[in-house]
Amino acid sequence: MGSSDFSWKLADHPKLPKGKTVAVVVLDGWGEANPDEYNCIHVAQTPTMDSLKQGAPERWRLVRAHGTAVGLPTEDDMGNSEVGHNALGAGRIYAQGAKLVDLALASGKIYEGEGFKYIKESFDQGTLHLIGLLSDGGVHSRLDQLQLLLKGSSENGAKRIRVHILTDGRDVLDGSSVGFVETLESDLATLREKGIDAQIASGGGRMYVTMDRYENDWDVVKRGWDAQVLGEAPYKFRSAVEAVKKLREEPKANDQYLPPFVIVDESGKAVGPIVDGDAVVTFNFRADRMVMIAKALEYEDFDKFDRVRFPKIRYAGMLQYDGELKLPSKYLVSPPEIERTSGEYLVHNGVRTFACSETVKFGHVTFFWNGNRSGCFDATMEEYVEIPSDSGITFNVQPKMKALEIAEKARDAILGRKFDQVRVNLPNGDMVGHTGDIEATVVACKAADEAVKIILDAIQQVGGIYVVTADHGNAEDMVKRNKTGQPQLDKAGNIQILTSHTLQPVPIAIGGPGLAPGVRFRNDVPDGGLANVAATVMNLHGFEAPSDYEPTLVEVLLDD
Ligand SMILES: O=C(O)[C@H](O)COP(=O)(O)O
Ligand SMILES: [Mn+2]
Ligand SMILES: [Mn+2]
Repeated sequence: MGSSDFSWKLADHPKLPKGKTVAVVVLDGWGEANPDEYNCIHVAQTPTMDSLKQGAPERWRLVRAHGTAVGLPTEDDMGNSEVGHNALGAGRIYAQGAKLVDLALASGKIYEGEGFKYIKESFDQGTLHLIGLLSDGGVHSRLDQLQLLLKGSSENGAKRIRVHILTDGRDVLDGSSVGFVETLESDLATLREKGIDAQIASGGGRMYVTMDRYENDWDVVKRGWDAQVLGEAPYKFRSAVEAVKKLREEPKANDQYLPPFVIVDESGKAVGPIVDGDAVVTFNFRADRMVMIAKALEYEDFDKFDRVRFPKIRYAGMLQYDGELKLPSKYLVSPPEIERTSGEYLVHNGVRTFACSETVKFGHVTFFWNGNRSGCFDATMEEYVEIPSDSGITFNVQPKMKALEIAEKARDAILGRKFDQVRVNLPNGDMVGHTGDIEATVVACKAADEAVKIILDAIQQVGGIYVVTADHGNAEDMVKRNKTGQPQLDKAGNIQILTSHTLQPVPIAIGGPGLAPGVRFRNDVPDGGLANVAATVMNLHGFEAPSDYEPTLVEVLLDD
């Protein structure tokens, strides 16, 4: 599209009216799967979601939420919140971070870019530190990318490398951390044989160390800082394999929440604190859980915790994590250029928007929805409300989370009639699903369903429209399965609890008294995915979607 003929103005939809309040509800981690005892959505009482399904097929269907439908490299990639909400909000499918990093590594272009050239200037005198999530989950990072980056960095002049690992157990099976650390250790040993001084320097579980998001709990980032930068942690080990094995022996220990540790030499000295003159790369491609550490590493002015030392380093992210803040300023791979999102269009066309979730998912319906951009487009037209999440707990302890509070805020926004779109994310199925606690996840699903009812009741009262969907699966399948779909037992004959997301499709339902009578789902978009939702929502606001958006899921059968 030439810039001269570009306009934010959307064409009127030929058949659908404007001015209806549209509630857009995203159930986080709510997929569709066969009903069995490990499907917590099936086990839970979910009368509201069940009733929506009974409107099928005119007003309920499934959409794809994983793999290439959301810009991930392969169909084996499960969906996730970042790519899911990006697709929902942007209405188009972008090659996402995982894919862009793959391409940059495969072509070698990563080493020719500004970001790598910048950190490379430290290689002669300083150490290269790589900080990130160690797993093959493919949601925030991937082990094979780290392996390539290690190899490529050493071939491009890095002589001393320290890796600061964050164990996963959330996008991959709990307990898998040991194997990933062993693999990394063997890669580092190969580098050492080639004369590179390469070691793991520190570690900790991703949910307890470093990878907080949306400023829910800065202590998480501080624990990481202390270990990675200051070389201080409550646990000291001579090797990371030993560290992870030992720390996992604690009762209730799991990969997600391992305490911070540092690796020390024979004299007890940390092997890899970050000091002046070093280079640092955060190797996660996904944004949300890297923004806080990026601020700590980059901002001169910083008051979130006492950094004690603020070393003069050359820092680059794998990607730029926040396009609005331009954070970090240096990065190895350019992020997807997600522009002209539906939120921005709708604001330009007079649609007043209210968005709400609790802290742990707040950025999903704002930052991710708007193409990894923080802040409103137009504060006079939009209100974003964040309900503080509980912090310092795992969500199986409080599985209802803030679903009720989110629903009440949405209800008030709908009934107040000041907004045309009221958009929420209900986190329960996902956040509790990630704990692997089946009983608690059932409670979580029920709570999310009750929240949907409150919002739908409000829509009923104002004669509005609802769109209820999800960003990817999680709570609908809590067990690792074999190819035939049966639970896959481990060597001891036990089921293996699945804490991660899934490859399942997710439901989308439309309805409400404001929905024009002839509106129904088309049946000529059988492979529809999350990216088709934006055009659908624009239609329900009375607009045609831009021509380059993925097609709408709805058609209007009757003329009025
Ligand atoms: O960051 C997380 O919590 C998980 O890795 C992915 O969950 P999300 O994509 O639903 O946020
Ligand atoms: Mn999600
Ligand atoms: Mn999740």
